Amino acid sequence: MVQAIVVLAHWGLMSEGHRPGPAPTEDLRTTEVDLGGLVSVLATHLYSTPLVALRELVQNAHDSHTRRRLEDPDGRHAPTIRVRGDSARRTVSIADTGAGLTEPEIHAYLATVGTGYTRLLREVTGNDELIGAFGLGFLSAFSIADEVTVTTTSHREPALGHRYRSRGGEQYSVEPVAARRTPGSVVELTLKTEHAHLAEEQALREVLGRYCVLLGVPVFVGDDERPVNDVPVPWREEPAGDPYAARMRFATAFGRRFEPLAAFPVGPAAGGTDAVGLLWVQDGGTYGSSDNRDLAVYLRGMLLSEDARDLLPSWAGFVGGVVESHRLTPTASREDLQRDEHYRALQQALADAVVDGLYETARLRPAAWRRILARHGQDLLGAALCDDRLFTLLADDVPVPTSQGDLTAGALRAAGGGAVHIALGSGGGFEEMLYRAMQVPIARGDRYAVLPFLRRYAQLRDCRIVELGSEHGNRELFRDPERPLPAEERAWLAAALADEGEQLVPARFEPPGLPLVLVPDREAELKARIEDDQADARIPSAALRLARAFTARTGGEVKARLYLNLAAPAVQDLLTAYRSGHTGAATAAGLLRSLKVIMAAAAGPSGTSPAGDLSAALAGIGTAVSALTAALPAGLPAVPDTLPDLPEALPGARPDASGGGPDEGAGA
Ligand SMILES: Nc1ncnc2c1ncn2[C@@H]1O[C@H](COP(=O)(O)OP(=O)(O)OP(=O)(O)O)[C@@H](O)[C@H]1O
Repeated sequence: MVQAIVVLAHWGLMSEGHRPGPAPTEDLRTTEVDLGGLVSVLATHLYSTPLVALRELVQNAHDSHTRRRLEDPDGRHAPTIRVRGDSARRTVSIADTGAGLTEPEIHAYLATVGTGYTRLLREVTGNDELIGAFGLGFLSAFSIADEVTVTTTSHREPALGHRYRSRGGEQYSVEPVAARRTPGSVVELTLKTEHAHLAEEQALREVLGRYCVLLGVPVFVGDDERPVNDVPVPWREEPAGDPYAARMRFATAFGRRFEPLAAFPVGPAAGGTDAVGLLWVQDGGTYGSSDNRDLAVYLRGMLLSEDARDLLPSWAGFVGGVVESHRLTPTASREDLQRDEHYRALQQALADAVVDGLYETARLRPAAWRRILARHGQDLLGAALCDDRLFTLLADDVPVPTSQGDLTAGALRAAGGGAVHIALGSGGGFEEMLYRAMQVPIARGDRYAVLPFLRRYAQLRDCRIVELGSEHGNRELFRDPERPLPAEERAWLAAALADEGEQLVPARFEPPGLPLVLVPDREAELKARIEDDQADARIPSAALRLARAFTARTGGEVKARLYLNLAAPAVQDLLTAYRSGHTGAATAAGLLRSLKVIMAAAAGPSGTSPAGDLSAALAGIGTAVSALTAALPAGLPAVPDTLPDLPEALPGARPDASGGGPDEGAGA
């Protein structure tokens, strides 16, 4: 401390705030500190990974260069940091050509927990390249090393050398040694056995390549001639050539898990923050709402947080990036950030930067935009709901999963005759069968964000929406018949077509080729499941009570509705045959009933809804065909006039309806 004050006073920079205050008059006692315990906690529990120790030591080397430049602005000083590993000796050394330390400085700063020269220097000079602040970082060396030595020569005493040595950090010694050839320090760690791998230079290259990528001083590993931090930083310097290519190069070099699909800038000075950097959309299929946000934050050039994903909007699971800021405040471990107003301003700035970047990509880079839409369609649907500008950008572009593959909402609407159709069920089921028959694509409303996205789209574009599976949606689809059927005809149809638990509903719907559809009652399905004795074991009792209170309102007798399409020629012909007392009417109705059972079976399992007996239905087709073809005596010519009242659609009702003579069909 004395030395710092001397030096700072010498510059005339000493501020009032640093003069010692008046002596206290009360009987104050000094808090005892268990230094051993404190050192152990700080050294081994403050940081989440032992790699942080390397970062702290490189950062000290960096600060010593800044200090030297500040103290000796005219001196010729070539700043370098060289990190070497020696696996045989199990050592790592970090050498700098910075300011070095005098012996009093070793005692006052290096060996004093909680005090560093760096913070004083920053406070006095206002220099914001200095990184150190807490006077703690050096201690982290003891989390990976059994012994630490620092051999140093101060640039202010270039003829003297000193060696600090400590095992564990609690006690240390300082001895005079020969002065280094040039001022600066070498910190050497004898690694603990469990951290021996850090002596491998390749491991050092990888770790330091990330930690130091933005550091202003070149950092070399081993005898390398190329520093690990020589990737051009696109937001700091005017790149040679295409600036977009420079962004993509940086993103490719930095992104660990995924290739970048497009890269866009943060800042400068966006939304009240000083943060600058680069964001990119990562390749790699994300599924549903998976979160691959990956943001590294640098403070004064040094990696502070590898995974600051909370700074990115929660909907941006596909975004990676790097930002740097001087205003963010690190926690003492310098691995996380204080959640202050600068943090919140940066959050907002990053959300804006992602949206701006997506706009820029859509406008300027159509190929990249198509890849982004294809890769991240699901995530983008959800993202669009969280941000109005994003919704406007994506409303017509983002693909929606449908029964006919991915389609934009616009294409879905056009194919649906102006309406957007959405199935609320979880795929399969009558909805899919119906839409296949209608040849209309249906959006998969059970997938992430699809339903709210399409509802919002329908509002924005003022179009009709049909939510199939909801009562309202079903009513839109199955309209009332133009004229109600007489009760007696209805009863006959119900008896001929419906199985137990099915309610016959005469209706009109698309397509006319589809005579009937069996629609399970989802509430009745739920009731059956909940009232099942087994439910007691599966569902928590409070939830079960609530659910049962709800399903008590449902009678449960009607398990499915059988919508009969009065607009279908087949149904019209059946009714005509019935009205005229044609003997084939019952057989034709039996055929339709078999068709219903087969279609319901093909539409997939539908819980408890009755769909009749499939084998009986299949057998019923055979019986009906035999009955209809046997109705004509063999050898009679096919003369339609002889059967004036027969409906055309009854298969086999007319001898020529199947394209062959009755003798061929009956085989008799
Ligand atoms: N390589 C070095 N060259 C010169 N001085 C050093 C070096 N390493 C450490 N020091 C001195 O030791 C002091 C304490 O270092 P330490 O890493 O514990 O804390 P800091 O860097 O000041 O703050 P922080 O805890 O935020 O890293 C520094 O402030 C600096 O004065």
